[in-house]
Amino acid sequence: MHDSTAVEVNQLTKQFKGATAVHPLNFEVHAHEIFGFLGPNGAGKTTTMRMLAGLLEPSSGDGYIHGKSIKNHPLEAKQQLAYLPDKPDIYPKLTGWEFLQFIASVFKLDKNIWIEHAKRLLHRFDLTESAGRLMETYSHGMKQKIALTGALIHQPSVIFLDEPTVGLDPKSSRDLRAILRETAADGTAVFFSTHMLDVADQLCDRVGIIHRGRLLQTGTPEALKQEHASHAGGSLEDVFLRMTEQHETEGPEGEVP
Ligand SMILES: Nc1ncnc2c1ncn2[C@@H]1O[C@H](COP(=O)(O)OP(=O)(O)OP(=O)(O)O)[C@@H](O)[C@H]1O
Repeated sequence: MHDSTAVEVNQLTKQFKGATAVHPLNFEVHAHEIFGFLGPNGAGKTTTMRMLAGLLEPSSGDGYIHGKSIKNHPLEAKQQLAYLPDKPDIYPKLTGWEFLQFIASVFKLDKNIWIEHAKRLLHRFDLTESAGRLMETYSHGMKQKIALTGALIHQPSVIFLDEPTVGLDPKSSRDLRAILRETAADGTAVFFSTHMLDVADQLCDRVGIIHRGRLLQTGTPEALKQEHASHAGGSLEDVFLRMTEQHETEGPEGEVP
């Protein structure tokens, strides 16, 4: 028996002006699980996550957040999730702390709980001293970290993160990975996309490899490595390259004019 299903993806598709960016997708992510969405540029990772976060309307199919349809019950679905885009939009004229206060008021958080939680996260991310500064003065990595802090203080049951480690220095990246581990241990389903296969290998309970909008395979990093051991080398990167290159030779989706 596995943990409860946090995200269910059912025949989810997306077309942009007749071109299919995401072909019918089906998979699940469970509570307590870190799921890595791996794929080359343009594979459909962001499009899929934006649909599941309720930010982009699917062309067909549906996604469920703890059983709530993103199409039919978008408010209930969104209340349970957080989405961290690759370039988070933050408010330049707010300080980091004002931003967190704003999130706390939107989600009506109990100040006896969120303030302590926020302070702990700020400390973990070395943001305590800069929390009083306007966010327009923050570096890219600091913006990523304050946006993640904002996402975590309302304790979502599902968190989607688009390329969360890009732009982080090694310490921040390590802290982020530790925090994602703890977040999953507390019961949250963590769903993130990455190109960084070593990060995925270390961190993910399961990965899904997506290429040209099709999910090629899902499984634990260990199982994928074992399954492909006779063809690929020993790393997840070898498996990823082999799978996406193999699919590449099956021909392009459209003709180059
Ligand atoms: N608004 C849009 N209009 C038209 N095509 C789009 C739009 N958004 C995405 N696409 C196309 O959909 C496909 C998937 O894009 P997506 O951004 O989901 O890929 P990705 O896997 O997140 O890539 P990357 O790793 O480069 O961020 C690409 O071919 C992209 O050009």
